[in-house]
Amino acid sequence: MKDQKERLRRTMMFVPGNNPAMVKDAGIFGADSIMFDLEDAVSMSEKDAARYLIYEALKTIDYGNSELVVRINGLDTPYYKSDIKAMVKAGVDVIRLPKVESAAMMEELEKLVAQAEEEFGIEVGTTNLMAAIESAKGVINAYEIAISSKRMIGIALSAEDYTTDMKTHRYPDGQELLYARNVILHAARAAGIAAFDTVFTNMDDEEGFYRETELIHQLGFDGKSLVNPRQVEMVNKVYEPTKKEILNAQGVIAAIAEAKRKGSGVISMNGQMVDRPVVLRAERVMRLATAANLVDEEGNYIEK
Ligand SMILES: CC(=O)SCCNC(=O)CCNC(=O)[C@H](O)C(C)(C)COP(=O)(O)OP(=O)(O)OC[C@H]1O[C@@H](n2cnc3c(N)ncnc32)[C@H](O)[C@@H]1OP(=O)(O)O
Ligand SMILES: O=C([O-])CC(=O)C(=O)O
Ligand SMILES: [Mg+2]
Repeated sequence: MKDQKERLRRTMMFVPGNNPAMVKDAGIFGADSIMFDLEDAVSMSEKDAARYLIYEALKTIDYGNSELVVRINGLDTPYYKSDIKAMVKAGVDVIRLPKVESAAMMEELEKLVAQAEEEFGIEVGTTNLMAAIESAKGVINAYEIAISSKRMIGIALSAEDYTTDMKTHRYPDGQELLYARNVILHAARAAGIAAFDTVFTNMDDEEGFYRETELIHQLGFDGKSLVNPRQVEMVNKVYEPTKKEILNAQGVIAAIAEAKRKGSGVISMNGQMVDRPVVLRAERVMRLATAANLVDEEGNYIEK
């Protein structure tokens, strides 16, 4: 399996699978992951055409460094088996299954993915998986879903369907999502995989988008599902470390290297204890700083 553990996934942008212009240009917005949608953005009458379009796009278009994800149709539809076969054959990085409520659903997906890999001569285990959790039952079973397969790279909250299931809707302060967000985040962290927050669909409410992104960044999410390219830059801005955080992270990494040379796992820096969790946080800050072009190849801070 591709090593996906340390990959940054701040932005996972939905691209409707039936829109050739959007599919063609999806790579130019710098999303960490591009998520082609075969599910709810595509009407029943266009399911086959969308699957074919995305198959061709995956085979022929260069999307640079973006991870390529496809949201297939759910297990309660007549489309998912054909979706799985076509996407595995095309060599997609990740299949995202919507409306997941149990580990058994992911196990069914994994079985079909493995069969398709065998059929098309692809090494078994190559295709990664993720689950979207969109109901109360899915939230209750989040941990069993998160550990359902070695192929799992993450779980995502899908709040449009989830709030419908909960007989509520989205509010500006997000109180209705606090429980689900925390459960999904804990399940992902306990399983050692990524946690993704849900889409924000009001394109005219930039302030609301920033408020929500700051909240999920503070909680500890890896990133967010997005519906529009303009949202990529806004999320990246929220996840960008400050100069102070970068300089501190550099100090931590240098201090621990020095400690290791002296045979110790812990050292003090400016009166602050530096040990493993501090080092892991510093390394993540440096990965985010690199992605934001705030450090050069030697790791030196670049003033913007
Ligand atoms: C609850 C759910 O299941 S959500 C997931 C399913 N939904 C989706 O996939 C929807 C994806 N998003 C979209 O279709 C669109 O962004 C909309 C309908 C929300 C808004 O559309 P617009 O008002 O046209 O967006 P906007 O004016 O910002 O578009 C600017 C440019 O970006 C392109 N663009 C917009 N959204 C996307 C996208 N998601 N992916 C790729 N390109 C896009 C537009 O085609 C346009 O390109 P152009 O300048 O070459 O014409
Ligand atoms: O995954 C998402 O955020 C979009 C979605 O399907 C939902 O909110 O129901
Ligand atoms: Mg949904």
